Amino acid sequence: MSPNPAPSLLDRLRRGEAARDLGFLVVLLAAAAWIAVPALSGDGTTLAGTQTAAVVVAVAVAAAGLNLLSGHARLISLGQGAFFAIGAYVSAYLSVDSALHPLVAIVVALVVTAAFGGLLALCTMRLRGPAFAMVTLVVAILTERVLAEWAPLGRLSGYPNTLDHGSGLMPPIEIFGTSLEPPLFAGTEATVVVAILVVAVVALVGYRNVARSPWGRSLHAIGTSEHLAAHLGVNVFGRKVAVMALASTYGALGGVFYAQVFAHLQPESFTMLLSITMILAVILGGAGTVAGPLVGAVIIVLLQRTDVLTPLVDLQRQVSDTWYLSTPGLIGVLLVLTLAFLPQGIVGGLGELAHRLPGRAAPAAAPAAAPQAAAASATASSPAPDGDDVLLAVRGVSKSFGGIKAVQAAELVVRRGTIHAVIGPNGAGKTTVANLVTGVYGIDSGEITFDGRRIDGRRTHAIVRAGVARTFQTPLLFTHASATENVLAGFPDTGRLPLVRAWLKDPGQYRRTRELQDRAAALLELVGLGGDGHVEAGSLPYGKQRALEIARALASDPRLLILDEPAAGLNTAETAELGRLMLTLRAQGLAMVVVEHHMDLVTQVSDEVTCMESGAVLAHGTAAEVLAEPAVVEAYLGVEMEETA
Ligand SMILES: Nc1ncnc2c1ncn2[C@@H]1O[C@H](COP(=O)(O)OP(=O)(O)OP(=O)(O)O)[C@@H](O)[C@H]1O
Repeated sequence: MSPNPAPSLLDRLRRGEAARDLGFLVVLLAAAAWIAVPALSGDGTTLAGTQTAAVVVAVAVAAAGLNLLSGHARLISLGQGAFFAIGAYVSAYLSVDSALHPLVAIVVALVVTAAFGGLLALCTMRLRGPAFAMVTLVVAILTERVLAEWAPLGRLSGYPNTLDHGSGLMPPIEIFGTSLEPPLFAGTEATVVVAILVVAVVALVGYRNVARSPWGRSLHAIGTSEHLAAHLGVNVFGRKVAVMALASTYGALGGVFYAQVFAHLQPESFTMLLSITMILAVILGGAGTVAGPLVGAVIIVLLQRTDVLTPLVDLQRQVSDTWYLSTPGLIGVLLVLTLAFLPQGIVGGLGELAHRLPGRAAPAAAPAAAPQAAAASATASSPAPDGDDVLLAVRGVSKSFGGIKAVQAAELVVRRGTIHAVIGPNGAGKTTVANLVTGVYGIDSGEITFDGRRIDGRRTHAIVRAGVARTFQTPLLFTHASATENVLAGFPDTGRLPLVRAWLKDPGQYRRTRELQDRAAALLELVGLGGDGHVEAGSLPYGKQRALEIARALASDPRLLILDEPAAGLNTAETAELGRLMLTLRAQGLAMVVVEHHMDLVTQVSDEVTCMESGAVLAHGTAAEVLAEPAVVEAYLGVEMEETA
């Protein structure tokens, strides 16, 4: 397929992506201007407001990073405040007494925090569930203690420090002969706020770029199912480490802003409440949405730093004046209420509402390329080396789970451009063979080669990238995303787009998005979902969900497609449609392994059939040969007949 020509600006605006990007930038710039004007006035009465606005910006940036980690990838961190503190303290400590130029100190602080976050992830990412959250909680508590107890940090407290000859405030950043002054003194233009706003706008645009890119899609995939993410070609472990480092960097950047605004640091500002504030910002705004953490940060910081909650505190004091909840307590109540009544947060809830509004126009479908063209591209394979027609070879493979011999000396050879059915009674080991081929489990003995190369021992994402795609016995979809989004997740970009390119969103990304949308539309058309691109995957009928999984698998340009019971749950018409689709794909050169119980489908489509029983191969040949084997009738069809009798 020849690359699409670069879309014109008008074209991009029409497609909406550039317009939305521009809209986000304009909103950020307007908010930045709204904060910058009073900051530069030098008017003493606006100082408190400027400081609050700057804290909103600092918390919003840190919460944005946390959202990528905890909202998108669902790796719950209770320690973002610690990374905020590390960024603030390292940049301040290195620049105080002019040890380093403040800009260099800031860069070092960001790198150190990213490295710390990445290292922590390296050590903990094999932990699952609450274990990772507990580790981040411990980091937050330890950081809080170190800041409070370590005497040398006292020099950053803003007071002359006799213990460590500290001299109060951090020096302002000098750049191009200009001193970037903090919003601390009446009559001084708070120029550092402008610098913070510029960097924050860039950071938030980058955050949004990542969240909406295939890289962001990979985080959603990890948050949905690591098993699925790996089968989309995502190096799950590497990506978890990378997103942790990225989230830590955003946390540190928020801390750097905070240090520059107040020019001194006191441990009381960096307690566990800070981490909780950031989690609240994400949850209240809407975890996993792009704007959620920004909206949440505005609300939480305003609640904390202004007296809007004072009437509530007073009201509660009328009940008892010997105790009262105070602002943190009321914010905790707010969190509980949010979780109970608005679990998707403000932005998530509004999005849901907009989705349900009657008459909501379906997004304009991308012009579909000819389905055949897309399928041809999806199944394009490199020429067979040395005329060898064997694509996949499973030779003498065994696998046990404890005492269960799931697969015993199994043999399976799949030739290019053919359909190989694997049949057998329940528990015969069919799905385990599929899992061994895609590297979900390691084999105990034997070997598996794909296109002449050993793939046993390789990790799932590497096997997928080599050209193997699959569907699952129970469809694994992003149920809350549209059908188109589901197919988009199947393209190799999800696993391969470098973070830097996602962050920068160079013009090539616009071109690529357009190309992928066209190809996704064509693949949906191919599997019979042409009109369903905008429909939420979870609300599609079961048969269409299965078809959607096939479209997503085809998006990776596989040379071998493994279908695990694709006809399960389908009605007769849908099964017939599936058979036609498989024959179309085979005609275009795609090889398939189909694990199936549905004998009509097996007979209709398969070139070769392997029957398994108790983990071993019972028979192999054409469908007619295998189904005529007495042992097969006895082991498999006999059981079926008894069951259906
Ligand atoms: N992760 C696992 N841990 C322990 N046992 C397993 C695991 N995966 C599969 N098994 C066991 O291996 C055997 C083969 O299971 P497998 O799912 O491969 O069978 P199957 O032929 O696909 O069956 P079905 O048609 O019901 O899907 C079963 O006894 C199963 O319980």
